Amino acid sequence: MAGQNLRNIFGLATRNSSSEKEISVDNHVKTFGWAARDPSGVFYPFQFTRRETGEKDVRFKVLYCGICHSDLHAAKDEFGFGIYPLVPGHEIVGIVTEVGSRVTKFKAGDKVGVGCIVGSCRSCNKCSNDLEPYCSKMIMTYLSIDEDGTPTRGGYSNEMVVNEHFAIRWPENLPLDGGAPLLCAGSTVYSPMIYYGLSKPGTHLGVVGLGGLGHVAVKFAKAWGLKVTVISTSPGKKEEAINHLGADSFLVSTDQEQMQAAMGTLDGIIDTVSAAHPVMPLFGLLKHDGKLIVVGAPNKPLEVDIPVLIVGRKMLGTSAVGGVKETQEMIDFAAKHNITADIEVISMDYVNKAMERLEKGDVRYRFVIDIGNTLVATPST
Ligand SMILES: NC(=O)c1ccc[n+]([C@@H]2O[C@H](COP(=O)([O-])OP(=O)(O)OC[C@H]3O[C@@H](n4cnc5c(N)ncnc54)[C@H](O)[C@@H]3O)[C@@H](O)[C@H]2O)c1
Ligand SMILES: [Zn+2]
Ligand SMILES: [Zn+2]
Repeated sequence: MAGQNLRNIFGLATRNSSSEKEISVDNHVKTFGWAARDPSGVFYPFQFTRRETGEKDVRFKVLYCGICHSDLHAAKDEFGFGIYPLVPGHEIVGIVTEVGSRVTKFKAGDKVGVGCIVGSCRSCNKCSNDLEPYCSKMIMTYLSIDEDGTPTRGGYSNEMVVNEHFAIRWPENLPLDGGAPLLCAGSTVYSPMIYYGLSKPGTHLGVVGLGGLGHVAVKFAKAWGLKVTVISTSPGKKEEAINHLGADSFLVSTDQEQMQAAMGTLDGIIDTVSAAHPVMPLFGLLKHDGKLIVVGAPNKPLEVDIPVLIVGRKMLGTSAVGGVKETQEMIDFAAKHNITADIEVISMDYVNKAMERLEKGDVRYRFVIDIGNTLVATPST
């Protein structure tokens, strides 16, 4: 049901969900990558085309691409979009190879990043306020239909072409591989912490789910000087959360005694869990007026007992990734504070194994595909 709703919101309801036909456009440039062909989510080499470099476009060679859990949800069609063949990837960094005649932000040779969105109307109220992800005409890096009528394809591919507005300038001192995951994971936790006032000194923040998003949430929170409690189902992550990531305390969410003792202690929680899970115990951890911000995207509804929230005037909030301006600010902030994701760099042909491991939570904390060195041109299979 969640999938069908999303499909309608993004205006994809009428699209043929299983079309394997490629829209062939003569002047398009041959590209290669890896695609999932159906909801089994298995990836294969795949050839397709991208548009020529338009006058406001930046073309770049992809060097690294992070694997977000949304890539896995999408490959298995858990969002219900049904666009195949699907080339995911929205944590993309590379080197500019060509710019259009009216491009001002980039030149060939520059480092560049692209996150979750590659287009929006640029004129509505949301776009005018740098909130492109909330524009009703927003075009996602994959799972959308581009302005030229072709499906968008993400960073599991050798090159990208994108309007310069949606490209992020890459700070010289920020590593490309460890920095790539910030383009989605980083932005998705940074944006709500700012918007919901959870980045202010003195805040006691809970972070639920110590995966790709969760571990960078801890890093940003510590850079802002917050007190951070990690809440996880895996007791084995305690040592790393505290000694490596710098969290102040750790709660095992299935341990009733620990949860009881921590009732009413948190100002806010960023919940990054990828599957449906009980949220009422999390509301119990909040102080009066506390905020539970859910950024994970489970494909099943969560159960919320509203009267319990009312008596504590507690808030349930959500958030998408930040807009382009805020994503640039986040990347610059990360570079200044030496914040990168903890990554396991993999080769392109490891993607199926990586997805299996991601599904089981077996990654500390983000897979990043070394596209530049390991993606070789192979015929589609
Ligand atoms: N709001 C947005 O715009 C946005 C952007 C990016 C990702 N997301 C979503 O955020 C979620 C997390 O993404 P990620 O890349 O960090 O994933 P991840 O797999 O790296 O981390 C998810 C964490 O949730 C934990 N988890 C999974 N199932 C659980 C359960 N039933 N109970 C408790 N914990 C559980 C895992 O152990 C892991 O630590 C995904 O659903 C993803 O689609 C949303
Ligand atoms: Zn993502
Ligand atoms: Zn708009």
